[in-house]
Amino acid sequence: MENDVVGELLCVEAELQDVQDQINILLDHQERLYRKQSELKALLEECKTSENEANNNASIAAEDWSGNFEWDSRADDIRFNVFGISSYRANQREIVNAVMSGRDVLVIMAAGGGKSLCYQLPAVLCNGVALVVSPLLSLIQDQVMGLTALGIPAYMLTSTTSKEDEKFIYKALDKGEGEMKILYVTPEKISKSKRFMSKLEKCHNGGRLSLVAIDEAHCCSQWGHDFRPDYKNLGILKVQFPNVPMIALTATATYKVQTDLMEMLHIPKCVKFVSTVNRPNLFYKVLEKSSVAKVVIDEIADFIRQSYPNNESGIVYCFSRKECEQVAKELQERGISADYYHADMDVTAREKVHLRWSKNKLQVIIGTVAFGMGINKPDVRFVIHHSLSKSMETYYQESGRAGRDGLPSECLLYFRPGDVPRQSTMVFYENSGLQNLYDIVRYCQSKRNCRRGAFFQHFGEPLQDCNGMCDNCAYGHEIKEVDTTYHAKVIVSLLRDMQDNEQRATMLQLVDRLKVKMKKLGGSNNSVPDLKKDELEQLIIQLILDRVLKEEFQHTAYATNAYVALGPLWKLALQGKRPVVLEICMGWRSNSSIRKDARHSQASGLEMKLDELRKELSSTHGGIFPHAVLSSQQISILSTQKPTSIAQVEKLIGKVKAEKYGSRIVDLIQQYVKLGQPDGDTSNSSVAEASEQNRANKRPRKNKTLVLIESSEDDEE
Ligand SMILES: Nc1ncnc2c1ncn2[C@@H]1O[C@H](COP(=O)(O)OP(=O)(O)OP(=O)(O)O)[C@@H](O)[C@H]1O
Ligand SMILES: [Mg+2]
Repeated sequence: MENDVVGELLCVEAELQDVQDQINILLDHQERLYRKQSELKALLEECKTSENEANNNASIAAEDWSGNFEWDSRADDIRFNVFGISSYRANQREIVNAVMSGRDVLVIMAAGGGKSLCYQLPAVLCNGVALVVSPLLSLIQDQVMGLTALGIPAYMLTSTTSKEDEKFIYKALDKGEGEMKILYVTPEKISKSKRFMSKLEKCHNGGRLSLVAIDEAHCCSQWGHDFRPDYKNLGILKVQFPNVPMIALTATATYKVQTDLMEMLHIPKCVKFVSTVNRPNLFYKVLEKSSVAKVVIDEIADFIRQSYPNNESGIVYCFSRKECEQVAKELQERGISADYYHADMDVTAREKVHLRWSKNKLQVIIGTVAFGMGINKPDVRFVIHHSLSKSMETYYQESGRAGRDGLPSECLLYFRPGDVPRQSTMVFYENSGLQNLYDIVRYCQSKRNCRRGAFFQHFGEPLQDCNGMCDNCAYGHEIKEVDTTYHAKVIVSLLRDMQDNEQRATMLQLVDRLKVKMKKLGGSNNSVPDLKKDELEQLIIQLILDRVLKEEFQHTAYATNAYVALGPLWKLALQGKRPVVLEICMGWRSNSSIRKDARHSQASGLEMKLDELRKELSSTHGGIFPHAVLSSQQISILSTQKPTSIAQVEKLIGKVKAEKYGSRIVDLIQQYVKLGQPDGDTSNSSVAEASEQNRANKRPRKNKTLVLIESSEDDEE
């Protein structure tokens, strides 16, 4: 009797799980339809607006944000001479113009796209004070330090502000005394400090509040990944100051978040600028992860040593805190300057690691997902995922911390099927958690499709050319297709037998049993290819993605275990009605004629000298970050142009930086040129070439450059 009840209970539970799976699929579908519905509604709205505008020529002209405006020449002057930025990136100019025209603006721009300039430039151009709301103290500190170094009067009102500064800030708000162009606050100031709000009110009443910027605006939305309750109260700003232009900025692309935050910030008529999610300078690559932990670490250490020998910054993301510490220790043992960062450390220790890394005193941070939003470092050259992320969206964000300065950078992901259950036990209870995980697993398993294409598809954007900037497009894999229909059938029948006997198996256990069973069945049968352990794991994952199998979860007192069970389509596999083909990777394609590599040319001798100089200047100029003294791009321009006077430096990096650092830069370049030409050769480029040649000789491996190079067998990763 008891057995019957247990049996029936199991059946009901299995059925419930099936129903849950179907609900999840439907919820996903619903989400997609909602998104489409909102898009279509917005389109309709746009059609109506443009119809209205067609009857009103004046407003059409006003919406042309790339046209000419009265502030054009002043904007160009400040952009170049103060910010040291030689040309606008996509949408920046238009956004500045819309804000300057007094409109509310919503900016969706990928990480590193250059959102800060979109409110900082108008802030400097306008009279009065710009208020910027930003979620993290570290981000605020970075920005204020950077702006101060450029000579822009920027302040912050946070828990760390001294009494003296606070007094100055309140006076500036209250009476317009002292010079203050930009004021950064955390959202708590708006929602909790009545004193601050009343001073802001006075600033506004005196006509001195120029604009309000909400950075990382996705924090408003519960659908965003970093929801901050205090961001919900920011709607008050538009209510109190309806005529002050508001600019909300985020890198989060989902439509739901966009509409949500427009509503919450009360900016329904804002001008929206949506830039592509594409990060053309990032090279995406997935690597097979060995089941031997040390092998993976060796590979990572070799990669860093050989590809980034000049202390270029990187991040390694790990699954758990323990893993972070372990990986950091092992990389240190292999001579890499690395340290870990996770949520279990106290705040001071965490900040210390972050600061050492930001100042280029530490090369690699090994972090969990906790190492996230506060990262403002523009010159991160590589992001390595030691294990897969939980969704395409998280992977996009985490890998996107590479190359925010627009220079070539690499995103590597180490994948092995065995890591899937580790993630699935963490996400299965989240809405669409498993679906999201399986999307990134598909990305990892894919050996043919463009990695970039997967992002476009995920974010619902039309495809763009990858330009050879992912492993599949650049060199492709040598793939062997193996018919595994029979194996799939055996897996299903094995699981059915186990289920009948009330047994369960994790993926590892299933593989072990399968090996034994295949041996028994196969024996002398040559037509059934023998699969290795990791290939069987790969097949099981593929069957889970195809819904022939599914994962089931059980809590114990200590953990949640993932088991492999029969999925909704198991019968098809048992009947062998659908061929199951496994793609096995045999290595990179050796005959591909074109190969592109993400790495930019190794730094020349002069670039390295300029890098040392910016480090020195950063500490003598109030401890600002080296990248705030000179960006990597500026170093590269200076080292190719080799200016010989401050006036020439000014033409390359703008007035403010030239005045501050010009004489040191000129001295260094002159010294370098002199020392580099003992034989009296006056050609500057030959010095750099000679020095480059020297360095190349010392390098343990081939020199990788951002050019198309012919493929050869020994040029593999
Ligand atoms: N037009 C430009 N030309 C060259 N560099 C630029 C330009 N605009 C911005 N940058 C640089 O790009 C880097 C990233 O800019 P910024 O911090 O504004 O990015 P973001 O869009 O706010 O990214 P995130 O979403 O990660 O905060 C900075 O180092 C900035 O100086
Ligand atoms: Mg930003």
